[in-house]
Amino acid sequence: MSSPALQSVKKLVQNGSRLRLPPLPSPRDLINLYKLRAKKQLSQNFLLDKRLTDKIAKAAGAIKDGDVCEVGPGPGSITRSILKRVPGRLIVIEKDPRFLPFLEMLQEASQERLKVVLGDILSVDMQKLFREDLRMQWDDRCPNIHLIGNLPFSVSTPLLIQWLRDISLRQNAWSYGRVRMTLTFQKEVAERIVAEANGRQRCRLSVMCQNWCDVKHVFTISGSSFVPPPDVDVGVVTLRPKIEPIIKEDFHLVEKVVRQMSTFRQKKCIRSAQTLFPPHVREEMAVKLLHLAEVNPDTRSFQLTLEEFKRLVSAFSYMCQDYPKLLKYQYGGNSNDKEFWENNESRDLDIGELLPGEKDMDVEEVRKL
Ligand SMILES: C[S@@+](CC[C@H](N)C(=O)[O-])C[C@H]1O[C@@H](n2cnc3c(N)ncnc32)[C@H](O)[C@@H]1O
Repeated sequence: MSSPALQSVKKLVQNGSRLRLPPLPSPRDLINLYKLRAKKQLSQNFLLDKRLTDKIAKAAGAIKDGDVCEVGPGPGSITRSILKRVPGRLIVIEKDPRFLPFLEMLQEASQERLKVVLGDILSVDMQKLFREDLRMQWDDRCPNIHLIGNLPFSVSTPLLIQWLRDISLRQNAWSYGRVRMTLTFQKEVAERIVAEANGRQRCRLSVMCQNWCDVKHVFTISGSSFVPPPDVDVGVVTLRPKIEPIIKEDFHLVEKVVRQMSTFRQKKCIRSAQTLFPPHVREEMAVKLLHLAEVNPDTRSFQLTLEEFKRLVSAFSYMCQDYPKLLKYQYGGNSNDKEFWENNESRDLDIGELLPGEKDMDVEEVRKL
């Protein structure tokens, strides 16, 4: 394929930012020419303003000669801004095949720098995606590998939770070390990610993200800058994995405690704590949990600090050693039923032991955990 646009992109890729990009298609051209009626279910809100796409690429920091993976490139506007910063390789992962002609043109021009993967980011394996020589030890500096994306809103939060789990296990992209992310979210979600204890937007997502990553809401983009414009503004967030998470327990245990402790955000946290336990023992067990964790039961759930969550997870983990079935208990699920606990063959939760009047567990023992 040879066209003036292609030649121009070739020059750009060879010479980096000194060269001018061929103009992006206008929003209307894009929609008409390629019959891209933005698919709502794929959350296709395009960002075609070069100043803003450059700003997103810049927020990722120094990417020159590194490997970059862009999620959901669409017609390739952020892709171009990334290429201008001359990464060693850029891999784009796009689910919608209608964008392939745009991306293949950039690929051809990029002299093997750009690789296009048609696939769903939720199932793409990044374990072997990047160059071996970029690998770093976890406690060394961050590798020159970056994940960037104007993520589809519909997948952004589940994807982030999936990636936090990968970070906790140092797998997928994080088998290469502490790979950094620069991602967009609905502004409100971005605010939740960075919200401190006591903050208006503090929630489960804040605690999960901040346990494993240093997070920053870098800037906000008005919804009107997108085509078609979403109803909300968009926040650009950077996440850098921590060398050591604050709460070191298994991801699922942390997720369970954080989720349940955030059930009633504005209410006293004892109410939320009760949801970790089956109904017939929940009041006593919740008191015990907060006592072991040395958390004031009057604290509201949104006021809990990461340190308090750390103690709560330790205390819950300690209680689960005696009653492993607590790990499987799901608030509102089938195991909510008292019969589940009484009639299950492997009865490892002795209800009698949990009734009022039981002696408190030894706080000192929990401290030793
Ligand atoms: C919000 S648009 C952003 C497009 C482009 N990056 C931009 O900023 O103009 C989201 C893009 O992600 C793609 N996408 C949606 N779900 C995806 C998934 N699960 N995996 C990969 N790409 C996906 C959509 O097709 C769309 O191109």
